Amino acid sequence: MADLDPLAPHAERLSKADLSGLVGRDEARDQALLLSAAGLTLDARKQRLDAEAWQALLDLLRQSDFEARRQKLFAGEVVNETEDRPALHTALRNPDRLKDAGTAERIRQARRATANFAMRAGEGEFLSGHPLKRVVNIGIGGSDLGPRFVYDALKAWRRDGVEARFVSNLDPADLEDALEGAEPETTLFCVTSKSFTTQETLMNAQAARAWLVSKLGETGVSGRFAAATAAPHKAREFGIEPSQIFPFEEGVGGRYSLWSAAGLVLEIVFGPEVFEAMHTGAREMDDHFLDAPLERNLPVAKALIDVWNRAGLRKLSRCVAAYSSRLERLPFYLQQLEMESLGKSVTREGETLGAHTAGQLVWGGRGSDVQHSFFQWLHQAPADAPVDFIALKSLATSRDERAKALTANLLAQGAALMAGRKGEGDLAAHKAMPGGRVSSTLLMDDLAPGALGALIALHEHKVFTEAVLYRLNPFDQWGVELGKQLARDIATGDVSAFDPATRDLIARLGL
Ligand SMILES: O=P(O)(O)OC[C@H]1O[C@H](O)[C@H](O)[C@@H](O)[C@@H]1O
Repeated sequence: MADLDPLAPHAERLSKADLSGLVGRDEARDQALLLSAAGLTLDARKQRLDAEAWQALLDLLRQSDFEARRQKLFAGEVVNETEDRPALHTALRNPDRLKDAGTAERIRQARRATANFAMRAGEGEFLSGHPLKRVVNIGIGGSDLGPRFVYDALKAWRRDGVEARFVSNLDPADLEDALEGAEPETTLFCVTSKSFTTQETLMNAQAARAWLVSKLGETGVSGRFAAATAAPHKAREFGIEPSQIFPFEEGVGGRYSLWSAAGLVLEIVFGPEVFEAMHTGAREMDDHFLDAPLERNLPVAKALIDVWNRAGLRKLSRCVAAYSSRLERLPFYLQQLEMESLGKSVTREGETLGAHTAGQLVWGGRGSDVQHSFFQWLHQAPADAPVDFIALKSLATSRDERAKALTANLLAQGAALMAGRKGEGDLAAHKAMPGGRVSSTLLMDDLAPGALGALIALHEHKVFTEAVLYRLNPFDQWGVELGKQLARDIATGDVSAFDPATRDLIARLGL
């Protein structure tokens, strides 16, 4: 796309440059690529960037409508044009910036209501005298990935004796697994669905209800179901008691919803204080994103780097390697956040985007495990991908030798990707490593609610900033609709319009 053309000469120059030679040569360049905010530090010195290219990226952002759109985002004005909606996730962390006082007040009330319910539910109040032992969240997409990621990450912060399980898939084994060892008396189901029309969620919620009825009878259902939704009337139609239905705003996007009632499972399992501490960390990142100068702004820097690698250096994908057992689900969470937001082909005005001017394919896993699987590809395959390493300072400074060794592995990988090993002298060709492969390292102080909140907000704002540069709408997801319609057609036997290969499979599978 024409707007990003100024990157081309820099990409041409730097794609041939020696990456190792870019590091440690220009103090100002190195300092510009090392930024901190809200307990997070981004070290992007191993990126294929020099001071001129960095300046070109900043100039592009300054010349865009970034500042005006960021203002609109925080004020709750329409930024999701195709759905004529605001995007209210930052307002869930701080409603005071909203222009519309009514929405701000509804958000405050909703927060009070979930906190109150979570506190009482955690004490077993709705289970006819039984203690709460398990909360089963039934939801999919944004109603699953965010809460599930946070639950795993903050496991150490659970209330005593309470655990969460997550059901998203229509394979009956998913609910079966979530109910393994569950006592019906001490189990609470949270049905999380913004639309309350999602097939997977409604079918699983019916199956969960049937399980409860089979164990405790109809009366046992009362109190053991709660809902988080932007369509409360549909939750009522489903049979959930109005006092246990927690609404959130239509303007909260599914993949941005964990801060709303959609995070109910977290608020119950961890307690409202932990949920609030996550909000506080995210709010710190929000304030930084709003107030820090662009050249010292962490989400902005991360966005510029990812745009540079995609649009400048044409790296289709990005690998996220989190060196923390409990951050294993980070890549899954980011896949939805980034790929549903930035996987678009047209601008907000409907113009076709260039082939290299939309979001990256995000993939990854947990370090050091991934070193023993796909890192071979990263080191020696002819194509490559930038890597985001995530490191916990608390592991590096731990007294546990294993934790130190884990972090040493992370640093070794970044260094090896950059330096490589030349196939000269006695070194056999298959042992040579090309090097010149870029990575960033994101340092988190520790795996605590505040730092995790900041990590999520960082990525939300990074995606927003990229979307501004690509001029696309990051808040809609029209691409997921056609498949849903076609699945309904198959279910209702309306298959005449399908291609012959699909019709044959439908027949073979007896659908
Ligand atoms: O929360 P729900 O309305 O049930 O939606 C669940 C998910 O399904 C949709 O198809 C979207 O692709 C996701 O963005 C959304 O999070």
